[in-house]
Amino acid sequence: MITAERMAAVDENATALGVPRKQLMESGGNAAARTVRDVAAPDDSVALVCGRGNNGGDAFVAARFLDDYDATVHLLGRPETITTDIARENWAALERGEYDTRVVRDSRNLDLGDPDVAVDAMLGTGVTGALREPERSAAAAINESDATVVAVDVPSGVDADTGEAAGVAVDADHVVTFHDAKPGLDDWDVTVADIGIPEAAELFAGPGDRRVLTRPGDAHKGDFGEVLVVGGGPYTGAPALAAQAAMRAGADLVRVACPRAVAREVQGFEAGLICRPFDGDRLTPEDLDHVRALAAAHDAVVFGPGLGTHEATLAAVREFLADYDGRAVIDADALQVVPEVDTDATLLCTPHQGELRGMGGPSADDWRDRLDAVTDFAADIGHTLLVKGAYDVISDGTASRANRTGNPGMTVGGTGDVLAGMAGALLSTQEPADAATLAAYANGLAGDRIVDRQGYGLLASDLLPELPRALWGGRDE
Ligand SMILES: NC(=O)C1=CN([C@@H]2O[C@H](COP(=O)(O)OP(=O)(O)OC[C@H]3O[C@@H](n4cnc5c(N)ncnc54)[C@H](O)[C@@H]3O)[C@@H](O)[C@H]2O)[C@@H](O)CC1
Ligand SMILES: [K+]
Repeated sequence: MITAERMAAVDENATALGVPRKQLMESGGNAAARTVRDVAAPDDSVALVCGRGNNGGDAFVAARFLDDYDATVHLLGRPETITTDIARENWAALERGEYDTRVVRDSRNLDLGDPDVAVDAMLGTGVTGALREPERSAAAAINESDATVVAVDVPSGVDADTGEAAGVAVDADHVVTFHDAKPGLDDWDVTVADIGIPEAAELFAGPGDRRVLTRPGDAHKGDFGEVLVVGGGPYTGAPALAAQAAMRAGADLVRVACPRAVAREVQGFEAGLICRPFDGDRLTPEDLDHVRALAAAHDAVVFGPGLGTHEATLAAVREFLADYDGRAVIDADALQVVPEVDTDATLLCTPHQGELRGMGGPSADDWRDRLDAVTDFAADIGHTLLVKGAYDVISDGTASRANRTGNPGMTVGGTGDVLAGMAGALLSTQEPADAATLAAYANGLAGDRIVDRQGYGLLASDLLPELPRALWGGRDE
């Protein structure tokens, strides 16, 4: 089962893998034609009723695979208004090939004839709201005809995620939907057609996974959250890196709760960082009132960078989590307390494999074997896991993804703090698994770009200025 939003992400990931959408449209059109063949007799007439988006484009392709039928392609609207290049190219191929094409400029001119089979390729996953003209009249004409109706991807007018129609919708006899079942199409006679999307487009994080984010140009204050980093003690750089990464990842506000002595150093890294220090030189249960009050005022907490493993510190983490019910990224030394704590918090844990074993989690040498094992362990502990490795494995306990950006140069200290901070910023507005996937992807991509440019020898702080482009993509992508 796949939602329209996720389908768009997978499609973009497929393009990044070298399987562009035009190729998928060719497969989709071919699959639609095969469904028509299943229901049509040899001399049947076929009316392909096409919208101006890619759903229509699928039927332009299908027409080429239905040469031996009496097939007519009706385009609803002027060819110049076709919305995508690939649909326009496929329309142009029909015209050059002298197929039987009709342009319907006005719904009053719509004449489907009396087809044996009608192909509904007006709207697919791109539908918004009730059908407008001429699609509305065309849907009514299709529904009133005696034709057997084959809908391409989604019956026009129906929302593929909810099954709801805002008004008139095509009443299809068969639906040929692409790649995977759609949640809203349960009540229809659906064939799922494999259109050659590589498994890797679903499994591996890719540029399509950025679609959950609002692009900075459209963003408003408050679209991103406020993040609290709790860290520092024996280590001072870690909370500073995590906090700066959260800022680069677009958090509206980042504050650092750390020992007073650490605060001075944190601000030395970046004057814009706001510290809310506590007394002493490490986190202890005595600081919890301070930390709890702060945490309650933030959308996500990043717990762990540089905290150390002192018994009192781990006791504080344990006590904090026991009555925290917000969102938190748990990294580094704080990870080991997670399995023993009963908490209502939504946690995103970011262990490397050694830390995963320390949590009582599985060990598997091959990342493929890790996919299911990590899912089972995430389900066990009831939290989302981002297990770092050459291939990162991400799971919320229901399914797993992998990320293969990143390189051996990133084993240098601090890159995990950058990842945790970015994950915290994303967790403040996104689902935990989406936040984890995107953080892993962007962190690795940032590192890959640095190494491509300058070779190995990167510092964790080098990643910071690369994060925005890795997260949102650049104009050149
Ligand atoms: N995502 C993928 O990987 C693939 C998608 N394909 C096809 O692409 C389709 C999605 O294409 P698009 O995103 O171009 O969207 P659609 O073709 O579903 O619809 C987009 C067009 O419909 C118009 N529109 C939206 N709501 C309307 C309404 N209520 N009344 C009248 N017009 C309306 C829009 O202005 C736009 O012109 C899928 O359903 C599928 O058929 C295939 O080509 C194969 C691969
Ligand atoms: K359709």
